[in-house]
Amino acid sequence: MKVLEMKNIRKSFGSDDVLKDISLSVNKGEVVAIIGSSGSGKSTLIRCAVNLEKIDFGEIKYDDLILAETRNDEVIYAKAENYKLINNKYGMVFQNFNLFPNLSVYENISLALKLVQKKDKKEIDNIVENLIEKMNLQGKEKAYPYSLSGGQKQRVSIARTLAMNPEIIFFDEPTSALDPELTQEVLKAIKALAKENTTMVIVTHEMEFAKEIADRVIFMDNGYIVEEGAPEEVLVNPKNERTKNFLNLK
Ligand SMILES: Nc1ncnc2c1ncn2[C@@H]1O[C@H](COP(=O)(O)OP(=O)(O)OP(=O)(O)O)[C@@H](O)[C@H]1O
Repeated sequence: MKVLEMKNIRKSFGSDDVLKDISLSVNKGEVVAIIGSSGSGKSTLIRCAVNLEKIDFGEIKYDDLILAETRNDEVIYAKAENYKLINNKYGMVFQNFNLFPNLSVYENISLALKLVQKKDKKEIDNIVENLIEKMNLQGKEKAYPYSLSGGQKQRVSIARTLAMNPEIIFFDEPTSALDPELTQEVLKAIKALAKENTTMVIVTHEMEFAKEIADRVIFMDNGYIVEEGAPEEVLVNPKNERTKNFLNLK
């Protein structure tokens, strides 16, 4: 079953054509890694998927719900009442954590459960407690983001995303703001999610991680998907010259 389907996506910033006819679909339980050089459009692609950027052409669908489609060259976005349903389908984890600095770890994780999902305190406590354990953050409930390491901040950010129980989670270079040892603890947390068959799309520069975790690897270059396939195909025996160059496999 397809959770996400993006078809013929085009996106420009002024005269800069950043996405040039990209199609991507993700099945339930699948882990897709997106790799490619700086500026190839990876972040823009997932920012379009989660409606942080508007597309110029194409279609974006979650299950049967249409977020955006193109009719007569005009992109039409879902109406507000449908948008709420679609918005619940996905979560996003950012490079720079995007935590609320004035809220504790507990409050960061629980805020949307309280305000958006309007769950009662007991249920929220239960969910947060489970996520704290899952992300190995025991004892940090009352801590504020400034007092946490980068790796802990990113694990809080992942917990906050998991709290909403999305069907698919997008990660935009989740470890690129972290030192190597903190990178490993975050990658370990993401690997644990993959073991539980969490559907994920991960933009990453960590090739070993991509090899280990991904069911499918997508190589993007200059606004196109140039090569796509199993990790051992794309990352070990790529067919495309541009993929080989990127991976230094000449
Ligand atoms: N909001 C914006 N306004 C103008 N140009 C933008 C905007 N966002 C991205 N771009 C441009 O789009 C291109 C693709 O950027 P994007 O961040 O998607 O690449 P990327 O593959 O994720 O790169 P990196 O690995 O460096 O994060 C770049 O040339 C960038 O300057």
